[in-house]
Amino acid sequence: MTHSPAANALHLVSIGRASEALAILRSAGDRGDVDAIMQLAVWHLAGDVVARDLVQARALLARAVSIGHVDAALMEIALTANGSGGTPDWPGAVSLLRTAARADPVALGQLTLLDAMAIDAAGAPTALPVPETLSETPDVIRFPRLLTAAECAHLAGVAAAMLEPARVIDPRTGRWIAHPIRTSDGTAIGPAREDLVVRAINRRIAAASGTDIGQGEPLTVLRYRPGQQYRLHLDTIQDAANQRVATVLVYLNEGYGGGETHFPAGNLTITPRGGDAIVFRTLTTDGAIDQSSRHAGLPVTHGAKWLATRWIRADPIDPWTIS
Ligand SMILES: O=C(O)CCC(=O)C(=O)O
Ligand SMILES: [Fe+2]
Repeated sequence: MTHSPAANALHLVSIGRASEALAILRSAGDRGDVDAIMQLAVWHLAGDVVARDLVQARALLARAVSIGHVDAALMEIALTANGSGGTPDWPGAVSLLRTAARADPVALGQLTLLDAMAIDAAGAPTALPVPETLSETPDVIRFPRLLTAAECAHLAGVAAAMLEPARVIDPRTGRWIAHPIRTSDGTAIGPAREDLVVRAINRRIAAASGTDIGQGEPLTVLRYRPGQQYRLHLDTIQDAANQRVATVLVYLNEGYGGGETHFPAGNLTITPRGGDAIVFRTLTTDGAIDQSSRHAGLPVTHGAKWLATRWIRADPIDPWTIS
């Protein structure tokens, strides 16, 4: 065998020989092969090949970190902060980040952004911009410059490598087809990639919307290029047991044409400005779907529009079972 155990294992999985792959990784891991340990950790996180086991994943990651795996260290920091496979520990995560930042420029970049934030010892914001009401029906408010330009760039950077065209499964054929409503590229920043900057931003979004961070779906980043749009829609999910009650949109850049967010019922058209956030409620005060919250992201005419969206549920969700 000329390839590494991790590469061999991935190949075996791709041809349907998962149990052999697992055996190879386990024995390589026992010999201290750090890439094998990391791959096993990722499978335990994703519930890929093995059943999802966050506690086991954390133990594997800790082993990879002790051998000096930089990506394992970054992932461990994210999971420490958001409490995956343990209890959320913000101070512990920050101290791990400070250690990592001594040797790793990626960690140092995150620490620099974090140190510039107005947050308390638990990572919660100590101040928010004063919001302005844009509309009563629908209920839309705006926080001017909720994020700095550097924070916006960080979100776009985290998402950039993971962007995929919006698709849905065609109920008639079972095949993936272009999404009929949304034509942008996008990705969700899941819990394994929720670095401390993203975590602190998610907390700020929670504070701005008066919700708990645990109610938010993984932050989604969308990129619209010319002609791309998000056609008129409601953010609520038909018959959901744990309904989406609010949405926060953060415009990550400016300087493109078009791309306004439009609420026809309120005759409201919002011109995106980098760092601005809008918060709107998707249910009426009696808990029904608020039809006036129907909205669209109008087509971009030139340049690229970057947006972060956080859909917020009525109750806390498990970020590992929602994608
Ligand atoms: O692109 C926009 O302005 C709207 C995005 C949107 O509706 C959403 O993310 O749910
Ligand atoms: Fe929407």
